[in-house]
Amino acid sequence: MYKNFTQTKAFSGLRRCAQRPYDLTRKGALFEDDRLQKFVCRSPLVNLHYGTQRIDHHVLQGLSDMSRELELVEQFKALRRGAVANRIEGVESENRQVLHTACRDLFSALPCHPEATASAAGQLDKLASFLEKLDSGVIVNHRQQRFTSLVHIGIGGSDLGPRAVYEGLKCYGKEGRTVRFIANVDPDDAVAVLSQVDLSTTLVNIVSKSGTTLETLTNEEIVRAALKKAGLNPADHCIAVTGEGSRMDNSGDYLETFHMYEYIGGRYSTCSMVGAASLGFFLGMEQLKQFLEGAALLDEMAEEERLEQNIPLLMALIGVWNHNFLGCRSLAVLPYSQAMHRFPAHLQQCDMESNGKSLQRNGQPVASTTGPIVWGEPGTNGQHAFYQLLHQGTEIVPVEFIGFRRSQSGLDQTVENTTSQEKLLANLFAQMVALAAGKESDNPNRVFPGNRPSSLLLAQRLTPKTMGALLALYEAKIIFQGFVWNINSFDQEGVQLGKALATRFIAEISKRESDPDSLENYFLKQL
Ligand SMILES: O=P(O)(O)OC[C@H]1O[C@](O)(CO)[C@@H](O)[C@@H]1O
Repeated sequence: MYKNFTQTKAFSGLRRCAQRPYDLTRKGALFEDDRLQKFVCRSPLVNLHYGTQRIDHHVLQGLSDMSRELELVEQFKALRRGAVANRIEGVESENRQVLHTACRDLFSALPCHPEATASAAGQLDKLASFLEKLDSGVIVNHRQQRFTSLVHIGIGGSDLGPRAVYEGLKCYGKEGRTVRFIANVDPDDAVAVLSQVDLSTTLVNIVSKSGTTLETLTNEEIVRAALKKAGLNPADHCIAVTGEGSRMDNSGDYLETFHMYEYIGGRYSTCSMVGAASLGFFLGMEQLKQFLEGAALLDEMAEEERLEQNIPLLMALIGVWNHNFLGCRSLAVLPYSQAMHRFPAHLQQCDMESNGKSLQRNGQPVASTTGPIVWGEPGTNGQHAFYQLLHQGTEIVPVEFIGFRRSQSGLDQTVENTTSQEKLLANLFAQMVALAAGKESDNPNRVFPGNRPSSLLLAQRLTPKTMGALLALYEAKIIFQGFVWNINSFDQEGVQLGKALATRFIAEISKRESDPDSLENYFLKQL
């Protein structure tokens, strides 16, 4: 079936290039041949600037040849059209289609997978009519008051993407509406959120694809108990998003139930009802659709054959170049936007749960290292924290910067002739140049070695549409990298062992007195 990248003809040429990668520290290297202007991939919503990567035209050609040999774009097209991409040959595996893209394929006359898109559209219609009933006061609390807040309960893919998008778009919410999130089984998480809301005007959205996740079910019970204690009927406040037929799919327990489908993986589910229900409550249907449209535009771009016109493919292959050819094991995603502060956390799951794999799709061990360690924090905060290591540490960490020309609110102040947004962008560009070019010094402690690669995703402003585009862009990037390594990016067997052991431990300790010291002794005996 499919090869991995080490089996391509392009591989050896790229290996040769990697012995002498483009030297960004050479005098004039950053400006040579207008590379900062030329190494840009433009799209209506976001541009990718990659002139500060250690690549030249030979490397780009090699990556493009590799992409063609591996049929990366064809594989992506097949996935959108219903290929059973979630499988591993010769071993028991999930054997599922991967159709999260169908949830936003709503804007073309010919969706790639009409049936899955029709199901997604059906759920969106159901959501629209539910939201309309909230807006018009058909659904109200027992005192005829409108619901103004929502508590979203879920974990992993049922939390991280929706939360990152909510935080990113917080300034676009409908007046008076808020969303809060409970994920952790740490009781303090629920306590903190419950202390901030008036339960009588709060909807609770319980989100679990499987309907069996320990943290979510526990938090649901805690919130139901709090509702009852406040004299409220949980069935009048709780809604659910779950897989059709799951253990949570009991309409009697909820005011409304929305479905997501087996062919949508948790970490790719933000555009399904998993994200749409809470985001729709907050943003309203119109802005929710703009978010979906942004994502759809990037899905379309990911089908572009020409590497230099396909941002997710370019980012995927530059990532492989840094990781597998230049030996960089980690990747920092650094948004210069406070609103994007949870986006790196979402990407940690999306990337590491997808590509932290050791088996190829043919059942053989992988031929190279696979997914990098992904982490990040917003700039400029990070500059005053971990950038020391980025500039002078022994580990070379490629960076994906994300920036916006304008602030979200448009409210800004000029202090000493520059606005805060200008200061923010100046810092971003300064970091790119400093990482790439470095600096010589007579004082060895002040030497910046440079040649630390970075790219920049630059957009006009963080809007619902741009947010959708960035989300889909990274999803496609991660999927392309999985194809390059020939791994299954859509299962997560690696989380099962810990879950099974925790379930066993919980069953054991449920028989004992709940005294923290006896718990500790119990665990120590298990080790
Ligand atoms: O939506 P669910 O079924 O509650 O699962 C939550 C998360 O748990 C995981 O299965 C990992 O434990 C993720 O893949 C998933 O996003």
